[in-house]
Amino acid sequence: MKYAVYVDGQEGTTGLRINEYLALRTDVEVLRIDADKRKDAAERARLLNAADVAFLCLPDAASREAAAMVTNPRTCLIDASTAHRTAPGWVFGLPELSGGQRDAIRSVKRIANPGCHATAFILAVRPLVDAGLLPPTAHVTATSITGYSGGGKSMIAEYEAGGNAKLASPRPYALGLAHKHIPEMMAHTGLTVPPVFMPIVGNFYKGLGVTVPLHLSDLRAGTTPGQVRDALAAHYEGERFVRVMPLRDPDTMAHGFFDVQANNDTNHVDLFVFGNEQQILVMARLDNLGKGASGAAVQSMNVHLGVDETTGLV
Ligand SMILES: NC(=O)C1=CN([C@@H]2O[C@H](COP(=O)(O)OP(=O)(O)OC[C@H]3O[C@@H](n4cnc5c(N)ncnc54)[C@H](OP(=O)(O)O)[C@@H]3O)[C@@H](O)[C@H]2O)C=CC1
Ligand SMILES: CC(=O)N[C@@H](CCC(=O)OP(=O)(O)O)C(=O)O
Repeated sequence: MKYAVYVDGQEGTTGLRINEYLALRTDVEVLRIDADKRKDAAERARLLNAADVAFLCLPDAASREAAAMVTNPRTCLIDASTAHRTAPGWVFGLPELSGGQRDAIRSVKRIANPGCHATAFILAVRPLVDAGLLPPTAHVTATSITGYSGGGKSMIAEYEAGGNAKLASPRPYALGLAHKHIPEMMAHTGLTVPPVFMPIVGNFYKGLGVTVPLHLSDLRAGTTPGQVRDALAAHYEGERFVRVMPLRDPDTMAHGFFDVQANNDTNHVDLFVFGNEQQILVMARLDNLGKGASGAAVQSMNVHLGVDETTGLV
């Protein structure tokens, strides 16, 4: 028996990448919508309700509409948009979040796929809160450097059209200090104060690195960089897709520069701690279309269906 899978938004950046993953599999049958019916509500509703798993790779408003179309209790929705990441009844699709997360993903039919920046931030910060090293009331800041595919089809077209010198250099954005990932960053780390978050988009297709700088004086008294690194390692022990690098990773230090593209075309996240006696940088890198979106969505599908979590993923 094959699982019927439908990708609503199959021509978008996230949807296309999910379809690439699904094309490698023999255990799923992909239900495809005719090109001229991609936005036909009745046809979308038919396919959504025929699917065992439906990925929503749509703008937020269209995702909400799609969720409302589903009446089949067997259809599991995995929503890549921001629409449901802190919504009641939806489970956050980050299996590595905490001990009970896989069971929650398995037992629910509504899964919200995390945002790309948020995935890196949450994986870096949550274990420090859980271990009691970082108080939930801490005033945290974070920056993220991301490739332009994170902005979807329109941003990709803007960068790839060429001829705009302003796109050559990195561009900080979300300067209104209200990036759409902040609610999920708080909800899934336990931080009670909104982090100051500034993403920066660069002139490269994909790859993302979040940096959380911390003064050791903001952590539990006496905390060392090594203890922070060990808390991450303990939290992710046995995880297939999260790797905690050695303290002050010698390879990165030898180069002197951090490579945000090193996990491209994988579903992996690397976590790093750099530091001295006063300060640390906690860093996370991933492929924004891998563990930051499409890979994560496929991983959640695997967990939900009870198949090997790594099926179809590298
Ligand atoms: N790109 C990334 O790295 C990430 C994206 N996401 C999220 O995933 C979702 C999809 O993003 P992304 O793939 O980048 O976006 P894109 O803009 O690349 O693709 C969105 C797709 O949805 C289609 N669409 C829009 N409205 C409807 C509708 N009413 N019915 C059916 N299809 C519709 C669009 O059609 P058309 O082709 O005609 O425009 C387009 O193909 C967004 O919510 C985004 O925030 C999440 C994590 C990372
Ligand atoms: C470069 C760029 O614009 N990136 C997007 C994030 C993409 C992502 O994770 O997305 P969603 O929350 O939309 O699912 C942004 O910062 O808004």
